[in-house]
Amino acid sequence: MAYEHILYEVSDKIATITLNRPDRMNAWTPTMERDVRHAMEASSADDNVHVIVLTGSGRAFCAGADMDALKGLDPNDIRRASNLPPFDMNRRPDWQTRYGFYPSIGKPVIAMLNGATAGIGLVHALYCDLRFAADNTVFTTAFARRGLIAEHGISWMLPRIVGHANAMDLLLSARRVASDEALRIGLVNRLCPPEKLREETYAYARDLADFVSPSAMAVIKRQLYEVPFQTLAEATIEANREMLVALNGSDFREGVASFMEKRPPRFTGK
Ligand SMILES: C/C=C/C(=O)SCCNC(=O)CCNC(=O)[C@H](O)C(C)(C)COP(=O)(O)OP(=O)(O)OC[C@H]1O[C@@H](n2cnc3c(N)ncnc32)[C@H](O)[C@@H]1OP(=O)(O)O
Repeated sequence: MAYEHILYEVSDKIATITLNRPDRMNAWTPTMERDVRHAMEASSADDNVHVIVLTGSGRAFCAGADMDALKGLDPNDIRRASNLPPFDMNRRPDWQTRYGFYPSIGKPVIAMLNGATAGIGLVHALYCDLRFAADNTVFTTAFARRGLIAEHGISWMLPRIVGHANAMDLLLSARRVASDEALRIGLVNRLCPPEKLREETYAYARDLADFVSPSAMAVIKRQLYEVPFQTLAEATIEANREMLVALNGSDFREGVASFMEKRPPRFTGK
């Protein structure tokens, strides 16, 4: 598919999706929504891709919804978009939503936050599994200052990442949060000087792509997103079930063999 508002490339087992409206701080548009969804689906289905990186071009990650698009927004568009067909029929209905498909991608998705991250841009960053940010990045939920509410699942994701009190603060005030605070409250995993962001993010992504079992990553990711719906007993029973599958898998045999033989693993994701 020809993308209009993103760039998409796959190299060395890493897919990179770049929001690409740098002259508009990558402000979010319906076309960008279509492109990101399609590229996420493509990288999810591509066996050559082990890790996905989502980033922005220019000085921002994403300044939230484009104000021009917001000005002309027809509430019926939202109603229609909310009835999108499910992304993955095998996942819980909780995830069959407009943006909530991220957790059902069986690969780590890393947000490489190269600058301002606001509104729907922050929502997408939160749906990623890890967030690496340039230390000059500013964050804002923005919604309340535009007269909007906690959109697109951010009321579910944000407290799980930064805790209830911090989520309440960030959503009610919609204030700008500097990167040092973002790191302190766990909004981001890692801060880097802007000129080191790419190098550090891709070093981490390459480590996952080359040395970690894809099947283990898929199951661990699923476990972590399912836990909020489970009791401890259910989580443990589920872990036992997954453990039996893993012990019978070739990635487990390869993981042990490569360690014993002091060589890099050759995982097949089975
Ligand atoms: C369905 C709804 C979903 C949503 O996402 S609602 C939330 C929508 N987004 C926002 O409310 C965020 C608004 N923007 C900001 O708060 C700030 O900006 C930032 C924190 C993102 C960045 O701050 P800084 O680096 O200081 O840049 P700057 O001087 O505020 O903006 C630079 C230029 O970018 C334009 N711009 C910023 N955000 C948007 C946007 N979302 N849509 C369209 N244009 C935007 C500005 O107006 C300005 O332009 P000019 O240089 O001509 O004055």
